[in-house]
Amino acid sequence: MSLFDGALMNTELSKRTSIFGLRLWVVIGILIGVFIVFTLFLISLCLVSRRSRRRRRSHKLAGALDASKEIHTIVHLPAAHGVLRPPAPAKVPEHRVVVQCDRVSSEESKGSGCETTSSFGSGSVGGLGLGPGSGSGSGPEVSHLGWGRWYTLRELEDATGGLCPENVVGEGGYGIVYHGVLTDGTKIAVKNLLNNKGQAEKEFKVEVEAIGRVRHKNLVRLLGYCVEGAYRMLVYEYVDNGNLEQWLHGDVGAVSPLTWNIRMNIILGTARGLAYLHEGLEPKVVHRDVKSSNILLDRQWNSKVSDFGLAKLLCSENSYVTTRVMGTFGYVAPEYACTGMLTEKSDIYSFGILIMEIITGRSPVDYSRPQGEVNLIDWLKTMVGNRKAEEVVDPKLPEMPSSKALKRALLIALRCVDPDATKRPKMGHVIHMLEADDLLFNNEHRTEGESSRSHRDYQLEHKDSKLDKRTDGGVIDQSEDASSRNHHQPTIRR
Ligand SMILES: Nc1ncnc2c1ncn2[C@@H]1O[C@H](COP(=O)(O)OP(=O)(O)OP(=O)(O)O)[C@@H](O)[C@H]1O
Repeated sequence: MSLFDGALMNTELSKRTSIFGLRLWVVIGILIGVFIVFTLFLISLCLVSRRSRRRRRSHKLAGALDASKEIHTIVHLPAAHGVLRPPAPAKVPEHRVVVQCDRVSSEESKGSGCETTSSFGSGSVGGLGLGPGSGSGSGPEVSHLGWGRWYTLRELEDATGGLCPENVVGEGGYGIVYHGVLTDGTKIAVKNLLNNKGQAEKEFKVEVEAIGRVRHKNLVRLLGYCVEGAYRMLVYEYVDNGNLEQWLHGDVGAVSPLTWNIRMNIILGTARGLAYLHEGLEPKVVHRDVKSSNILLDRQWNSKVSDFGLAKLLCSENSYVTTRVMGTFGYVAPEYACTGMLTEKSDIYSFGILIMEIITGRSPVDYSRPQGEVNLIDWLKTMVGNRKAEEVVDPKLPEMPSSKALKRALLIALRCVDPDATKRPKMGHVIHMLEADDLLFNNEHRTEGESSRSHRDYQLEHKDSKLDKRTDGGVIDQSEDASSRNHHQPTIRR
């Protein structure tokens, strides 16, 4: 380019344009700048979409967990005896409570240290006969935990039809539960944990440690687990008649199949399972999430407490301050919710709420009810205080219980939810009181032909309830059986 051309270009570039009177070179500069920014934007857009595509692919490989979000509870049960099937779960909103607590306790380390001192120790799961080395297939073969069975992913996929949606039994806070059948015909429930959340993996370890060694007829038995790649699964015995929440709040028609007798048996079985956790193990186990959906039922209506995902081993005699309060809204004991202070008395509180739920057929918190009835415990205390105890009974109950049996059950429930945790009875004591009630009920049942009595007859007959109001809103039964006062710690039955 000649000197002349250069000077010409300079003059041309310096000319003002019609765009805000900017010089031509400024406009060209701006255009180049915009072009560069636009190109960079396109490149970053490409990178982001490629990464998300890759992530989606890895999610699929990790167990079709995305799809699981859309799967709500589906009850898939083999037809047994061609009779009752557990109803689909009611649409009662339930909220897991996870509250951060300021207090980080030095006892936490004490608690975890205890876990190794369990008297159930490092032996294999009794009766299973499956210790280290029992795994099969190409996966890891030895359970480092020294108990139970390490299942391969292949085995569990074969058992559950490749974790297919048709085999989904339900979905909880930590994962999806599938029904499966092992090659030897054993029915299992496989809980596929949502391991993409750090929380679930942690719960998995806690659960494996805590339940693996525990066996009781009223506790759902953990048969083993699977840790392979991204998978974390727990394998349980399959309990084939749904959960209590479904039977209490699901669509069962006008009359519930849960008679008073069955309900009391469910309460007693649950109490026995919890008593074993609290008083039959060293270190003791606090369940931390006692609620109706965690009470599974078999075809004979025997109850089995499930979901020890929140369980934590405790040192005997020690309370425990956790950094997180976990449980389900409506069931959590006030002291635990407020301070994170965890003892077995928190389970007793939740158990008291559960008894109320079983008697009334109402959820612990139900916003669809009129004001004053939303909170089950408050409503029940008011009703009992107003001598209307008989009106709290589940209207779907096929027959009314005797006045004494009802009052006894209510009394136990109210004692369990005493605001003062130290005043709540131990689970062994609860069993003692319930067993006395059991006798009472059976005797009355024989003599009075109770099942034929209607709600109305009952109400007329028992207007003068002897339940008296206590200052804290609880009640005391003046006709309390002396046997429950002279309480001896019962032997825990296994
Ligand atoms: N061993 C089992 N046998 C049969 N069904 C089971 C078994 N374990 C769990 N279920 C069912 O699977 C569903 C999900 O259970 P899960 O324990 O994961 O959650 P949840 O108790 O409903 O809720 P959360 O996670 O808040 O405790 C429930 O309907 C429960 O009845």
